[in-house]
Amino acid sequence: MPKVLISDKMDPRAAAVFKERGLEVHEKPGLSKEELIAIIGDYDGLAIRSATKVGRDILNAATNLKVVGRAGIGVDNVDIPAASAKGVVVMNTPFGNSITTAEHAIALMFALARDIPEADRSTQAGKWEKNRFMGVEVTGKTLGLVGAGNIGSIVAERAIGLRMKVIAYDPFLSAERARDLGVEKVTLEELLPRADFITLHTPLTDQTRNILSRENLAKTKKGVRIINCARGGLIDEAALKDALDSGHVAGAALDVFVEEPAKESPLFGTPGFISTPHLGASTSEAQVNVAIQVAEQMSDFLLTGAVVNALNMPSVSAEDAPRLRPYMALAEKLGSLVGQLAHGGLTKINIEAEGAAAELNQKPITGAVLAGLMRVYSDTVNMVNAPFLAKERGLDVREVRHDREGDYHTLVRVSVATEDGERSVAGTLFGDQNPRLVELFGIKVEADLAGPMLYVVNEDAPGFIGRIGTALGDAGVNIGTFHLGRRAAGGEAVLLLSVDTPVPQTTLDQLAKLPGVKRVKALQFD
Ligand SMILES: NC(=O)c1ccc[n+]([C@@H]2O[C@H](COP(=O)([O-])OP(=O)(O)OC[C@H]3O[C@@H](n4cnc5c(N)ncnc54)[C@H](O)[C@@H]3O)[C@@H](O)[C@H]2O)c1
Ligand SMILES: O=C(O)[C@H](O)COP(=O)(O)O
Repeated sequence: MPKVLISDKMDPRAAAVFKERGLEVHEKPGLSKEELIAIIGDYDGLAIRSATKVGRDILNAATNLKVVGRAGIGVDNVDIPAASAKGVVVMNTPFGNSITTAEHAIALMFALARDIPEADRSTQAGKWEKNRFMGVEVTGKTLGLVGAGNIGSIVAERAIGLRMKVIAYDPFLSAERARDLGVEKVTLEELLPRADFITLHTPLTDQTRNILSRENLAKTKKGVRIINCARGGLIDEAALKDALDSGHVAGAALDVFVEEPAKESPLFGTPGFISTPHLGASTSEAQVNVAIQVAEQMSDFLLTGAVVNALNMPSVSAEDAPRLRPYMALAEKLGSLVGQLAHGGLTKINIEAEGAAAELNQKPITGAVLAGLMRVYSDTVNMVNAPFLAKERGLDVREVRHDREGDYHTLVRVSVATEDGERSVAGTLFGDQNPRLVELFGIKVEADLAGPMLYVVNEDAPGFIGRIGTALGDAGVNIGTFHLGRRAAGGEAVLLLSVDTPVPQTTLDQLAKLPGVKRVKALQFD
């Protein structure tokens, strides 16, 4: 039974879903890094929010880990390249808390417009300073949206409902989407001087880090009010402090900080500054949404192989997972065969799907071929890290679909460019379930690729099969199945034998010396 650790404070419905699905679940929020390293090796899944930092050190200790599930959106607390290299799927819940976070941005905009936190403090201190607080209306004002993805779009809709004019800077926002949203698409240079309020809704990347830099803050309209419910690091905090002190920026509301938890900051206590402790996603509705969703996604993956909302792997729907499973087994065997038979120096690989196979999502099939191929070099390779490793090694991977059926109703063909020219193997599924090799380097054979096997290429000649049988018999190796194919009578022939025990090296050397033998190779399949 797969085991899951919940290492951050999460709605109890996450644990309930894991249990209902038959998984063993342990809830241990607030572990130190050392404590997490000590126990992570026991778990197949790790469910987190933003507090747990899943870095290389945690991943190195996570010897059984298959999936990290983020109950929320931002995954900057997970080292995704390191997870991919270890073959760990990273998934998030990209929509579960979007409305809640958009509402928090709107709440902070109103809090800034009417100075509500300071007015509250003053009133509760018994001061009744009615003349001190003079706010501004949002109606008719321009809201500058930086980032118009899921949350930015919801903020835009709400702001338009408040009769604001919304301008948006997002390099990936199409003109059509901008029109549908009712926003004006602008450049950052245009947005900065025009906006009365600026709200940030981008991830933190090399391009967005310090997007409100000292220089850009200076370009904003005097009296601008700024909201950040996205990620710390989008604003230069020291420059913001100076801009608030000088009065150029009238107000700023931060939910997120460069350093979190933000226990101290030069911004604290600055007039016009308000803050919340990363509460963007903190409503009961959003937390129930993301908890249930992450637990369902992780359970589906661990129990059925279905992949949804993964950041480092193609999606496989729960409906497709059972259909794809036998194809992945076939693809892995074909990849392994090619990997074991290649003389090294692979530069190109073509993965073709024909007939029924062409109707399926090809990415998982490609991942499985590459995993089989690369496992020959490293036994830590799986479907998740294989495409990354292939890219790292400069392997040119191509996928081709043929809707037409050939001799088989479904076929997967793997072709590689080797030092000896292009070589291809192909396989089908018997009864839609059982993987079978049907073609080996242009020669028709029919074989089950399983356990220890022996591969021999020779000149087709009488008496050869007898000599092979005798050599194996002398070595005490029992033959299970025997598959033979040839290009033409007297031409090149291929022998593929399944054997009960691996063939000893001395016997392989002896076979290689038999007249007419061109190549002998021991193979091993799972
Ligand atoms: N405060 C919180 O508790 C909280 C809660 C949820 C999400 N978030 C954060 O909010 C942010 C937005 O989340 P989302 O779900 O809308 O993400 P999203 O991926 O749907 O949208 C992000 C948008 O940013 C745009 N973008 C990327 N690079 C840009 C650039 N250089 N300039 C301008 N725009 C750029 C993208 O095109 C995209 O449209 C994320 O950082 C997420 O982690 C914070
Ligand atoms: O990216 C997110 O989903 C938010 O930052 C929420 O983070 P949290 O789960 O720690 O509240």
